[in-house]
Amino acid sequence: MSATLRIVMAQLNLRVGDIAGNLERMVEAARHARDEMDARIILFSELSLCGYPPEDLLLRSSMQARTERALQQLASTVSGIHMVVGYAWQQDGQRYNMAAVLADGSLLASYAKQQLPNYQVFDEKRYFTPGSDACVVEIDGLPVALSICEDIWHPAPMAQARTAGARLMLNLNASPFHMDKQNEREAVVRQRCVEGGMPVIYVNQVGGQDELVFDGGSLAMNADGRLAVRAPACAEGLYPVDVHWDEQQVELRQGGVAELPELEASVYQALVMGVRDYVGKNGFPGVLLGLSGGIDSALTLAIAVDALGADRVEAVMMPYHYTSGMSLEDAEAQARLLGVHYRVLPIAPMVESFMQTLAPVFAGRGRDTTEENLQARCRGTLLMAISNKTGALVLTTGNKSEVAVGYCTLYGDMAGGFDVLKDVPKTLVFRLSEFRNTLSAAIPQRVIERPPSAELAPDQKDEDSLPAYPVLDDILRLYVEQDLSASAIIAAGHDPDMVRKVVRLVDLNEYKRRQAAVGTRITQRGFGRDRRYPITSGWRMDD
Ligand SMILES: Nc1ncnc2c1ncn2[C@@H]1O[C@H](COP(=O)(O)OP(=O)(O)OC[C@H]2O[C@@H]([n+]3cccc(C(=O)O)c3)[C@H](O)[C@@H]2O)[C@@H](O)[C@H]1O
Ligand SMILES: Nc1ncnc2c1ncn2[C@@H]1O[C@H](COP(=O)(O)OP(=O)(O)OP(=O)(O)O)[C@@H](O)[C@H]1O
Ligand SMILES: NC(=O)CC[C@H](N)C(=O)O
Repeated sequence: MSATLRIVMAQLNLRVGDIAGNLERMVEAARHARDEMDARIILFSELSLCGYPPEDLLLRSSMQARTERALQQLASTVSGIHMVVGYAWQQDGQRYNMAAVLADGSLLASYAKQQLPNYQVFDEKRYFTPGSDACVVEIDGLPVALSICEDIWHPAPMAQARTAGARLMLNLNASPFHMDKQNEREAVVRQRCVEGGMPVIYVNQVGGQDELVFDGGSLAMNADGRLAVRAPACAEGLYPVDVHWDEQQVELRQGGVAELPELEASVYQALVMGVRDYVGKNGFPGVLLGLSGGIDSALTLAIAVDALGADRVEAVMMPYHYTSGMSLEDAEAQARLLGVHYRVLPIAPMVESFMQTLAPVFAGRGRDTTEENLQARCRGTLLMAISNKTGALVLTTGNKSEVAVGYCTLYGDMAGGFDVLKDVPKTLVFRLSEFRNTLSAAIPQRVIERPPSAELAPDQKDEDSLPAYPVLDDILRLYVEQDLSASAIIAAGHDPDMVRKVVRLVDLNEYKRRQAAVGTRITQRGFGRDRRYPITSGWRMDD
């Protein structure tokens, strides 16, 4: 005897905290899967009802009542299809990260996540108690196990499901993006499929949530590790998987396998989605940024336009005495090329007025970075004033290399609400700019080729005060992302004085990062939830 059944992977962009809105999206998706796609099961992502990560919203006393209402409503509104849904649940004073199968008005089975991630950006042990039991439920005669995200990264839940008689595993995920994450996911799922001798259907959410982006990439993999279906990255959709089984085996039929994007393309689309969702989900009409003629603001502008459309983006060039003619030309050329709103607001009168007022206070003291920071602060003040008046969000442009060493001015170029390149090292800023120009002309070539300069002093170049970016980025990668000590980085071949200088700057500038805007995380270690150092500290980082 053999049978088939269709499962739909719901790769949706849900909104954290918006249980009613998410419920509406899920009802609509379930009806569509049932009526238009002939599906018997629709699989949603982890904590799909409240969105992921809900953080301390989980501690609000009304979370349980709202969840109960939504689950009842979902079960009673849609019949004729099995809905596998994620939610948070409180019982006997404990809170669990759950998945349940709802069908025809009732809850057929439920499962509590067993492996709670508590590393990198995850802190699920703050909120949840781990479950202990497998959940295997028969759907149309096929015994199906449930598991939730981190469960698939460990062997035990699969082994347990197999012992409990499961022949297929459904896995609900909220797995955030970092570079090359999809390959990691597929390697792990492949290992579990082979160990368990059963196929796995893995559904991930999609969309930006503060510093995190979830890139989707939902997949269906056969027991032998062959990929049957892969949903595209960074796109919402309902993706069907056909399951065929008999007494001997369960097989997922070959379906659409989306191509894996190249590294630059994957990062670029994650950054675009990060901006689009931060702006959209927080209700901003548009964004504005200072456009200097340099590469950071140029790439930020291109990403903003790709995320929101030129009409919702404003670029402001704010020249001072050190702004070169080339910068003015390039900023205007790019603004015209992309069709954004563009304005030139000279800051000289403001800077001079500040300096006049401060002249008696500064009497007898020479010029230093104070005067440079004042220029950056005049620009920040103008941008924030426009934001206050129009409601547009100010995008900041600091890249990971600058944010690491504090090469940015508090309340100056750091003033703003979302830092698009916060986790993008400068060397990758160059690669992403080149990549973007392969899609269509977006960044003038001269902006990419000229040596980076803050233009805060005559003939200033970034590399006068910092090591060359490839060197700086390598030291930062070893120190920040790999947690190596200064001595280990020196042993790896870097100049000792340079390493000590960079490490010292990273440590010293913790206070700046603590006041910095949020920005999309694309590496395994961003300057956000997953790197928490004290500001006030006597620790020496030599070894
Ligand atoms: N531990 C601590 N906790 C809290 N606050 C602390 C602090 N230590 C200093 N501070 C405060 O921070 C101030 C220093 O910070 P801040 O005012 O930002 O100024 P600062 O870091 O001294 O100077 C900014 C640097 O960034 C460079 N820059 C600026 C703008 C753009 C770019 C670029 O190319 O993108 C580069 C600029 O050339 C300069 O080297 C101190 O005067 C003090 O008020
Ligand atoms: N003349 C300017 N007009 C408008 N904005 C400016 C100007 N100069 C600096 N900014 C803003 O301040 C940010 C920091 O600029 P700065 O030139 O000091 O350093 P940068 O990190 O090399 O950035 P970029 O590569 O964009 O020039 C810029 O990205 C831009 O948003
Ligand atoms: N929500 C989770 O359990 C995610 C953890 C998992 N290892 C991931 O990043 O894919």
